[in-house]
Amino acid sequence: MSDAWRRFRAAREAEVLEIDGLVVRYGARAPVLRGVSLDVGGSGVVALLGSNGAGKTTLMRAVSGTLGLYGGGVTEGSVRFRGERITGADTARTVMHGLVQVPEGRHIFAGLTVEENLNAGALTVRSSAVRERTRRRMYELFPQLAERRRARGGTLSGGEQQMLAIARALMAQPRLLLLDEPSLGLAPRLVHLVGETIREISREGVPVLLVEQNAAMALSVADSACVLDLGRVVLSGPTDELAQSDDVRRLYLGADADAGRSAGVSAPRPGPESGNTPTLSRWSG
Ligand SMILES: Nc1ncnc2c1ncn2[C@@H]1O[C@H](COP(=O)(O)OP(=O)(O)OP(=O)(O)O)[C@@H](O)[C@H]1O
Repeated sequence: MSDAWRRFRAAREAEVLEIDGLVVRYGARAPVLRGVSLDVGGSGVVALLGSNGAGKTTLMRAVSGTLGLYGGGVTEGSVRFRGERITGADTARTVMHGLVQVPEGRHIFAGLTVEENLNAGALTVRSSAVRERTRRRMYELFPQLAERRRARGGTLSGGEQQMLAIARALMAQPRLLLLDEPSLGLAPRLVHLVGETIREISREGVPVLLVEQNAAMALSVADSACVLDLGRVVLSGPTDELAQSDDVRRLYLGADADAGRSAGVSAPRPGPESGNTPTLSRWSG
């Protein structure tokens, strides 16, 4: 095996999610995704940016196996997760493989307590010791949830519900976490808190694919980013480079940059090559 081939193989194996030439349609309409290719590595945060209707949520649905629920389907291209083709697989299968989504709008179980919500997230985890350890870790990471562990989900504030949705997803021991618009509808202080939490999750070894309208927040927490426009990838690269791009500044950071500053969101941080390599997951055994 040549060195170049070995390097190529090592790079491929490092990708946890590989999306290649994806075309998605809803019914007989024109495609909403038109040949999207995107890779997510085994660590760090990848942000998916784009204006309303660009196709971000559709891409998340295609990855998490929920597209069919919305009348959509993949007509070309492929999605591979940890080397296995999962194009068109249903959600149960993708979750079993460790691909867990927090959809837009939180969707916690309003009638269940915080603790019951967390337990529901761990249904695929066989070991009770791992479940218990992960739950303890969630209460450390989200102290407000610990305080309210016996409260019903529906009585939590919007920010607490978002934290609960993220914590519940982490209970499943994800190998990749998909976050769709986690800052939507939250006050600037909470947007900042969600951003910090995403960084912490990634530091603990869980790679994250983050869809965000709030580009300032997304660029402040992500290592790399990809911009979708009308169903195509128009820009991609390390966040510190993208944040300098005139197009990104003009199109996505104009209003958001101010929102980000008022939320206390810091400037984009350098990529993982500058140090700070995430450690192995502390959620799992
Ligand atoms: N279930 C559906 N049936 C038909 N068309 C849909 C459906 N869901 C989304 N679309 C269309 O697909 C396009 C992409 O929508 P999508 O929600 O993926 O974009 P988005 O980038 O996530 O936008 P937003 O930030 O507004 O949620 C839009 O034109 C939208 O109207």
